[in-house]
Amino acid sequence: MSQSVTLQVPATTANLGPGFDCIGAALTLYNTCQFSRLDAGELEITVSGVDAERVSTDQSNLLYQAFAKFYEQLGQVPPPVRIQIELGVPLARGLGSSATAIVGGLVGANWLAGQPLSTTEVMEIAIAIEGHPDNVVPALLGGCRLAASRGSAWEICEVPWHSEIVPVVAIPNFELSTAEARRVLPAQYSRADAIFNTAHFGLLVRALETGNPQWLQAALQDRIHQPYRQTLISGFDAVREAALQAGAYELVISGAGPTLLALTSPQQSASVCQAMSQAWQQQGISTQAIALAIDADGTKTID
Ligand SMILES: Nc1ncnc2c1ncn2[C@@H]1O[C@H](COP(=O)(O)OP(=O)(O)O)[C@@H](O)[C@H]1O
Ligand SMILES: N[C@@H](CCOP(=O)(O)O)C(=O)O
Repeated sequence: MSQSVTLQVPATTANLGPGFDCIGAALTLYNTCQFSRLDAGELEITVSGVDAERVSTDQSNLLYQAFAKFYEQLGQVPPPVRIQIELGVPLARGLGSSATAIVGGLVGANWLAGQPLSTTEVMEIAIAIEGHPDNVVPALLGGCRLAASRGSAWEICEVPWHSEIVPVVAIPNFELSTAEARRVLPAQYSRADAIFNTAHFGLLVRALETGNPQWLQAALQDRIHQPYRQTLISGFDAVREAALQAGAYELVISGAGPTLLALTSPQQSASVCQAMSQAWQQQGISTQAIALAIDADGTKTID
């Protein structure tokens, strides 16, 4: 059993256009959380970094709720603990902040408890808490991951991501909660839309693996979530147009938004960053645009 552990948990970009609720990639942008057993008391939480003032420091904290859920699954009471959270992933922007909290809480609890659960068991609890696998799975395992249910279990496969494809994220200064962005989605879809997404998702997996620019341009289209969410993201059309003009293959909504994700080449990534940021600034929306890479490690311990 460990007395203390520090974890690094990556941000994620889920959906990648046509892969709603089933594919996501871990990004090189991180939260860290340190767990230390206390001799007495119950819970101490400190939060620093980006958006820190917006995160609760009592039992309602999502990371602590996942921590407590872990012990509930074991039929145990959670130990007194100090949790120090350092946030690099902004909240409610479509970069998987909730996934970092859920995965961080569960993995931290597993360490303090002496690792009674396997990574697969931790993953299954994380998916159950989040309600969909596409951000918690890459946050836990790293890489670009596809999750498909098999009965009550999950098949997880790593989707190779070609080294010449650069993910550029433009993060605006407004929030959009995942719950709100899910409320606008219809309950049913037409056969034509289902076929459209099936074809484009299949193409996307091959496009990511090969880096084929023409396939990437075509594959990143979606009819399941983006048409309904675009209206919630002021400036979507202008930022997409600017990214394409600057050489992006295509632009999609990162997770539930409002962050926009452009996929581009290493040569174009700086100009795509600048173009996306400028387009939003021109609409009066201050934006941080960053060219990132795919995190290969997922959640890991650090010193
Ligand atoms: N490190 C954290 N600790 C506790 N709660 C967090 C943390 N990160 C995110 N959250 C919670 O998750 C919410 C955002 O989740 P969500 O709307 O799904 O957006 P996102 O796209 O960032 O995952 C925050 O408002 C906060 O309640
Ligand atoms: N498939 C989900 C993904 C949500 O990801 P997040 O990063 O916004 O939490 C959705 O699109 O609702």
